[in-house]
Amino acid sequence: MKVTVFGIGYVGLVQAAVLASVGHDVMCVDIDEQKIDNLKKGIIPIYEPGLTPLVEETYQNGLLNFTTDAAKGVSHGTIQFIAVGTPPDEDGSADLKYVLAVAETIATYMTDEKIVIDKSTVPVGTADKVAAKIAEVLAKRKQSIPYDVVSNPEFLKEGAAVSDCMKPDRIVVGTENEKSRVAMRELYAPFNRNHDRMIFMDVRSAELTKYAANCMLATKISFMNEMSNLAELLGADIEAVRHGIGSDSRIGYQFIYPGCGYGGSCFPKDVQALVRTANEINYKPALLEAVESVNYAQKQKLFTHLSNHFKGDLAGKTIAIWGLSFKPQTDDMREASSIVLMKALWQAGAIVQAYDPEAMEECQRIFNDNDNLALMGTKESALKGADALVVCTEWSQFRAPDFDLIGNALTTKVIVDGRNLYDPQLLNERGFAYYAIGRGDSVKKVNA
Ligand SMILES: NC(=O)c1ccc[n+]([C@@H]2O[C@H](COP(=O)([O-])OP(=O)(O)OC[C@H]3O[C@@H](n4cnc5c(N)ncnc54)[C@H](O)[C@@H]3O)[C@@H](O)[C@H]2O)c1
Ligand SMILES: O=c1ccn([C@@H]2O[C@H](COP(=O)(O)OP(=O)(O)O[C@H]3O[C@H](CO)[C@@H](O)[C@H](O)[C@H]3O)[C@@H](O)[C@H]2O)c(=O)[nH]1
Repeated sequence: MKVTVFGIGYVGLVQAAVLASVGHDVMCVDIDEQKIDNLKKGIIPIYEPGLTPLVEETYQNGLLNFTTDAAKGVSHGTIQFIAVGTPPDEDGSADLKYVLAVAETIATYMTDEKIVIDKSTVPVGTADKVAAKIAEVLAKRKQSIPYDVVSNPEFLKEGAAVSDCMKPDRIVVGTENEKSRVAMRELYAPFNRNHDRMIFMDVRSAELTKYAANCMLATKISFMNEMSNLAELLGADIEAVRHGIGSDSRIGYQFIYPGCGYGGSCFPKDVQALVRTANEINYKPALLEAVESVNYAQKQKLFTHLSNHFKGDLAGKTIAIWGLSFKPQTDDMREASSIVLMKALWQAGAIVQAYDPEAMEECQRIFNDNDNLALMGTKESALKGADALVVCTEWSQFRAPDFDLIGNALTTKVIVDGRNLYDPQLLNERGFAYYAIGRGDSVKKVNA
């Protein structure tokens, strides 16, 4: 099928390459000329496992193409995906200006029937707004061309985006139009062979399904973070508790890892956006507000551990940080806990020596002129002369480090672990002050 994708970010590029890989003829449109030029040269703008060979292969065989020419993009596909960003507005609600700009573009150039698919995460009612925008522009053009707006939210995780798209748990489609339904079945047929993953529903329910999924996952995380705070105060170990509750199949092991707060481009903004949606209809979403505030507090924890250890005096101290991205297997630092920590450390007069396997360039881009940040080439060099090590992201290369080397490189043997990677007993035996998340036992021993 002929498909156009507007917005070549994490979602658009992965979706486009995956659709091209099964034989669809895909045109990618972005307003970022540099990005499009680079993609044509084979330079992939993001780190995502498996994406580079997929883009190379599909671009070379002609099924994946890139352009900044919106008119060309609109004329290409019967199916027009909108996969642009929906960042938080000043009040936290989803800003729809990019989505509506694409709707306007499609309506401006369309000359034949289109199925417009909203893949961006958008509040309930957005499909109606997109349809209204297209109608408005077509009316100005004095054209009557049929179109339908479908909601088809994306559930991929960064770091596993290609495999999530290739083997989705489900493909949610919101439409009440039979023609669109048939087209969506045909589009996704290659991903739907061994069992039916397609879940059809009305448009508004599909739009809400996306927020409900992210808010449910964020709730699980904040719940565990709240339990971890209780565990710390009660002298219990949240890791034992995690195993204890995860073994109940009604609860399950996924998304119950306590840590230094959830980040990324989705959970923080989507929880916030649903809170705003609720406020607009005079509903107080007490649970979602609590999910947000627990997460805000959790992101301060790493700094609090450091500050308590150094008795509030962090001025002139050097802190090594392992992991800058909001999760492993990505270079994305949007809403990363590392940013909250670094800003607090700088405010307290400390210096940061940081290392991340993939997010160094991104960190450089965000904090390019900060004299109190040294980006180091290896995890070992980040330790040299530092007063403490903080682990912010659980990259696998941080899971089993050489603790003798760490102990020798640091001026004081202090580890703050935002991901509970290490054995508190072992680190205490080796003379480290070890602070983790919700591990009352290790905190008690250190303080004894
Ligand atoms: N990142 C994720 O893991 C993820 C997963 C599921 C859903 N989502 C949702 O998908 C949407 C896109 O997220 P993302 O992370 O891919 O965003 P992104 O910021 O990585 O990419 C958005 C792209 O859209 C382009 N763009 C903006 N206006 C445009 C226009 N008028 N025409 C063409 N291109 C335009 C930008 O230049 C940019 O390249 C958001 O609504 C997000 O919430 C994201
Ligand atoms: O048990 C857990 C699991 C995750 N996290 C944190 O939660 C954040 C988000 O992680 P994850 O969900 O793996 O990454 P995202 O790429 O943000 O993916 C989420 O957001 C996407 C955008 O909407 C959705 O498509 C995905 O389904 C949804 O998982 C990260 O900071 C993780 O460290 C935890 O703290 N504990």
